[in-house]
Order: sequence, then C-alpha cells, then structure tokens
Amino acid sequence: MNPEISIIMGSTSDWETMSAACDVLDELDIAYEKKVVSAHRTPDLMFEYAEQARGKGIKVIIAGAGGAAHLPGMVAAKTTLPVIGVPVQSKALQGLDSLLSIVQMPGGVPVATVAIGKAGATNAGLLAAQILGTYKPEVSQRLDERREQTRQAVIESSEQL
Ligand SMILES: Nc1c(C(=O)O)ncn1[C@@H]1O[C@H](COP(=O)(O)O)[C@@H](O)[C@H]1O
Repeated sequence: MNPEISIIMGSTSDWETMSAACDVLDELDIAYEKKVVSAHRTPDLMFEYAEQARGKGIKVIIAGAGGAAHLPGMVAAKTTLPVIGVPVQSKALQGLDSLLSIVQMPGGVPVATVAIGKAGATNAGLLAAQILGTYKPEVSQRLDERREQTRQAVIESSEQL
C-alpha cells in the first residue's frame, strides 16, 4: 500500500526530533514515507517533491526544520495538501527562530504549526492521523483507543502520587 503520509525534514540532524512523528504512525499502523528535503540546500528537489506528492497518493505532509525553517512554508506554497510544520529546536535560539519561521505564514498559504521539538513532532503525527481518520474509520478507532490509554495512564499516575 502506498504511504498516505509524508514526513520530510531539512537535515538528518532533525531525525532525533522527527522520529517522534514516525513512532506515533508506527504505533497506529499507518504507512508513511520519510525523506530529507531542503528548501535551501535542495530547492529543485523540494519543488519537485511538493508538486508530485498528491499524484503519489500522499494526503498529509509533515515537514520539520530548524533555524531559518523555510521548508514547511515553501512546500505549502507548492501544494494544497495539508502541511503540518514542526519547529525543530535550534542550538542558538532554542527553536524560537524555527517556530517563528514556520508559524508566521502570509494569508492564503497555511501551515498547521505544532510546538517546538519532540512533543510537537508527536502531535504532528497524531494530527496527520486524525486527518486520515476523517475518512478511515479504522484509523479513528485506533486514535480513540490511544486517547483512552492516555486517560487511563493519567488516572493511574494520579493514584500513585
Ligand atoms: N531550515 C532548514 C532547511 C530549510 O528550511 O529548507 N534546510 C535545512 N534546514 C535546517 O538546518 C538545520 C541545521 O542543519 P545541519 O545539521 O545539516 O547543518 C536543521 O535543523 C535543518 O532543518
């Protein structure tokens, strides 16, 4: 089965963060593809990738980048597939630069931006799954089960406090 979710990142150094999105999709048994694509370093590849994504059957793109994080916005400029942007934590500015580069898109070209770092990448995976869940009942059922596990874990942790 062709993957319906694409996870792209500006560098292999983003993997530590972006692997959290992959972990969630693995847990939910959702197929995805992952790739390093950079608006700055491989601009032609980035354009080609964004233009061809829909034709390949991709439904949602998760794009993570750090620093001058133009990748999510530039991909969003080349496709009307939903793009979820993950601000990777940078060394110099702790990811505030990444966040602001991704979140402040001009009107007309949205990027759904999540929080900085691994927790944001986890939520990006969940949000992508939730989008698939709007038309795939088996996915929304797995998401409901995961929510229930989270609820139970909080109750148990409270009892052990
Ligand atoms: N922000 C971007 C883009 C882009 O937006 O196209 N391409 C790479 N990068 C970011 O540069 C940081 C450092 O990359 P290196 O570790 O390879 O030097 C990474 O966080 C990457 O996402």
